[in-house]
Amino acid sequence: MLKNVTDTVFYVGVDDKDIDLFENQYIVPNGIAYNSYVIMDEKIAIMDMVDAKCADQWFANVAEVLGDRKPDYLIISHLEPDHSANLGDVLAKYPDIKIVSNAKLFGMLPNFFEVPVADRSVTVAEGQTLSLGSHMLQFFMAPMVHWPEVMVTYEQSEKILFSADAFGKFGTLDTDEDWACEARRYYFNIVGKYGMPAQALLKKAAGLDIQKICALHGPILTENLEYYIGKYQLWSTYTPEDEGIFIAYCSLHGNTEKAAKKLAEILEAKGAPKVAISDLSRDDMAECIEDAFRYDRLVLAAPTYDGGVMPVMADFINHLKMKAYQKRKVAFIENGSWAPMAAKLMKEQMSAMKDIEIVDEHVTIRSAFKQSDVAALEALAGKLL
Ligand SMILES: Cc1cc2nc3c(=O)[nH]c(=O)nc-3n(C[C@H](O)[C@H](O)[C@H](O)COP(=O)(O)O)c2cc1C
Repeated sequence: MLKNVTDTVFYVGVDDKDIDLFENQYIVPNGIAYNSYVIMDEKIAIMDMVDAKCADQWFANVAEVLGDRKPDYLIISHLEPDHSANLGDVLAKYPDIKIVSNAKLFGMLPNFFEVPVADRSVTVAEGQTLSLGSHMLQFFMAPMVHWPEVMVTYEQSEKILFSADAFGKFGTLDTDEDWACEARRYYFNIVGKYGMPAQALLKKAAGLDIQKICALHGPILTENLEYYIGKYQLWSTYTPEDEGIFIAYCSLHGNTEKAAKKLAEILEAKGAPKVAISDLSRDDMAECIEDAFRYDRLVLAAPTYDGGVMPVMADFINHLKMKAYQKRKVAFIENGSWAPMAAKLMKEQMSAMKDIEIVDEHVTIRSAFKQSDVAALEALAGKLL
């Protein structure tokens, strides 16, 4: 899909519709776009590349934009293979092209590629500029958003921020879907751990007059940029986006599930602002992570399993820990047939996270879910509201 970002900046990325799992772990029902751009000027700059499987289409897109000209610079903002896998082929095809990036990236590069690049490298540092003619590129480091070598590029004349993976989203460019939903799932699962580095990048961006954001995944953002930046402000500070309760449950034989669903019913009847509920065994784990961060309250409901917590819940909690889950209120429902332990263990794990308010009184279901359990759920709902 070739299109203009402006009269002189061209999109040469590729939509990947065949992919089932991004990073071999995230389901992407609407695929993913690997974005890349060409800036045409007295000097020509290619902004990043695409995944190896889309190389042929990308080379064709680049060739179509270049016509009979040759590119001068390849700007690499991030070494991850979905953007940089074709480096060796680019260097072979364009023998005069120079790679432009930062020292950290050049330090990591030999671990990915055995091609010699020393005499073809231009190392740039924070704030440094590179003139293409009428376009002026300015480079800003964005370490740990979400790799250490990441940098973004601001094109001064057309006020475009090439934002690397920041502001990215799952889904191909021709997918008609809500930005926030798939951008939030992308952010919390991929960048989520690195809120402070994302904040540092937002501070740098605040000093720039940005009219377009060109990320490495997802649509080119051209309007209402304060909406997208506002979402990143919330997400990167771990501030809950919406008032509501997310109930994440798992269940071996269906009783914990019944309790979780009954709690949802009670909360709704009591006027909870929003109740979302997911089965950790069946629903998309990445979406469960997203919902845990989206709402300000979380309920974990799980059976005791071999003296521990049912593994899919242990996995979910581990994901939350890895992504620096914080600043939420958390309540618990456990089940057990002879020695219920799940609530104690879940509480221990969640209490170790930052600024977590634990609802001390948990609900214990002993085997079957019974009418006599409803009162305890009512009381738990009262604590959550
Ligand atoms: C493999 C396995 C291990 C279990 N380990 C424990 C345990 O250590 N302690 C306990 O009290 N119950 C244990 N249970 C029983 C379940 O926690 C109990 O049956 C519970 O009611 C299941 O809830 P559910 O209907 O939501 O699946 C275990 C069950 C299974 C299948």
